Amino acid sequence: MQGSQTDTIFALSSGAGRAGVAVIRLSGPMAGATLRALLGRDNLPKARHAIYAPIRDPKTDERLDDAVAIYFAGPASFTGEDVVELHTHGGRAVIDGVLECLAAQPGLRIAEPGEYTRRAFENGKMDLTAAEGIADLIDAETAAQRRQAVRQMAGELGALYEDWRARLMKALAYIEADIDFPDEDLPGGIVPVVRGDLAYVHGEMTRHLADNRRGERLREGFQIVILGAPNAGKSSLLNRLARRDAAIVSEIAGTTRDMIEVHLDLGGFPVTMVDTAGLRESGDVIETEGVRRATARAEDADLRLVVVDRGDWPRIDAETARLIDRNTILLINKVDGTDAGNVPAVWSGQSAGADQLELPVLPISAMTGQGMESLLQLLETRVKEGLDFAGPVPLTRLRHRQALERASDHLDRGLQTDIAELAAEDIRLAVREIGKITGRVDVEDLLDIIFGDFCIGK
Ligand SMILES: Nc1nc2c(ncn2[C@@H]2O[C@H](COP(=O)(O)OP(=O)(O)OP(=O)(O)O)[C@@H](O)[C@H]2O)c(=O)[nH]1
Ligand SMILES: [K+]
Ligand SMILES: [Mg+2]
Repeated sequence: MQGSQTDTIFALSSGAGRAGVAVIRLSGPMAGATLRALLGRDNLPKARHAIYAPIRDPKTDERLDDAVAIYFAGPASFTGEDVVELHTHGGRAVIDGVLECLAAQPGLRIAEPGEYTRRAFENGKMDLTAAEGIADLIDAETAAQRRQAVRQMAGELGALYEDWRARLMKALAYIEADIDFPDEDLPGGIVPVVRGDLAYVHGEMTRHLADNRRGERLREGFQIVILGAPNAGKSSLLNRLARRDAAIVSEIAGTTRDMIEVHLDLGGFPVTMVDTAGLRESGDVIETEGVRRATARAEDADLRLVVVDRGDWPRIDAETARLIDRNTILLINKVDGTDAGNVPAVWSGQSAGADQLELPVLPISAMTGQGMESLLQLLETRVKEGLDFAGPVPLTRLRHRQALERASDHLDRGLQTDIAELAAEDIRLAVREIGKITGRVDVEDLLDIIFGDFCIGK
């Protein structure tokens, strides 16, 4: 549980470790008094104006640092409370000294993870989707993730959901008025009249949900799994794409057993590239488990890179063939230096599910780097197709998706009834579900989960 709102909290808000500058933030009723004590003065600096001054431990009068201090008077602050930011020198001992000094001040305690943002939400500074956008922005590793997070933090997603909620509330108000004061002029009742509004929101919601999980996948990263027979050169390929020796390469078949993941930035998009155990029947229990994991991971992948040794091509062994689907690229490896002109650009064949497939085929050499440029280009195109979007801000979280699916079901039912009381109840339930996303209704139980994912100081 979070502490009472009257606590004044403090924490290091910048990253841990040695740095030029560190930011220590305080929020709560004692923030101003604490700043006065640290500065050794009776009055506060003008709100939102930076001052540069010695910071002293009020007890010992020891000068801990010379720092920039900014006072934000609530409610015009990030949390809505009185906030103080201390920009100190970023040395470990400076940070520790100031934090220890703060811990000894009356009414102060160290912040819990996400507590600043939680207070900002509770004080009406932002809705829950914007708070989640802040968490995503802090975690963003690529430009595309950053763009999506900034839009959500700025409130685009919250505004979309609030617009739907407002339309439904209006429809609900009409129906409730009609239930209380039936209108003789509308023999069919009000339900047919508001049906247009319900259908509109339901349609928008359905479109929003049918986004191929782009927004969620952009947060998680596009999953590419490297598959193939033992010794095909999967780990060699991973290392080349990662530009480092992430996986062990050897001439021994069955070298890789566990999955090895590397994170790549392809054209601004996040990619998780997974090397797996060579696919074969094996008497070795560990290798068999590796093959099981590889197969499971392939199921969830957005793209499969199937590596085939040039010596085996065009034969594809049965274990590997089972995992070929329409999201597969075939890589003929070890073409080293040869012109590879006899490798066709397209492979036609059948998937395990008997779908007719036409898959791209690229000759490569994981050893010399041949074909890597074409491969990277093709991967970038596929990742963009999978994650890029123009248009309205996308759904970004399973939590939102599940609530919208429930809301959509309620609206579906509401659209099918002519009985005003039943339609009203369905709309009410849909409104509640949308309200849970933005934080308008009983979300108390959700808050610990959502803000618990933040780090301390945010
Ligand atoms: N000539 C040549 N050898 C390669 C190439 N790529 C990989 N090899 C060699 O093939 C052998 C197997 O390579 P790995 O990368 O370990 O193959 P793997 O598919 O990861 O093998 P497992 O993990 O055992 O399934 C090693 O001896 C590599 O040096 C290539 O492009 N050309
Ligand atoms: K190997
Ligand atoms: Mg390997």
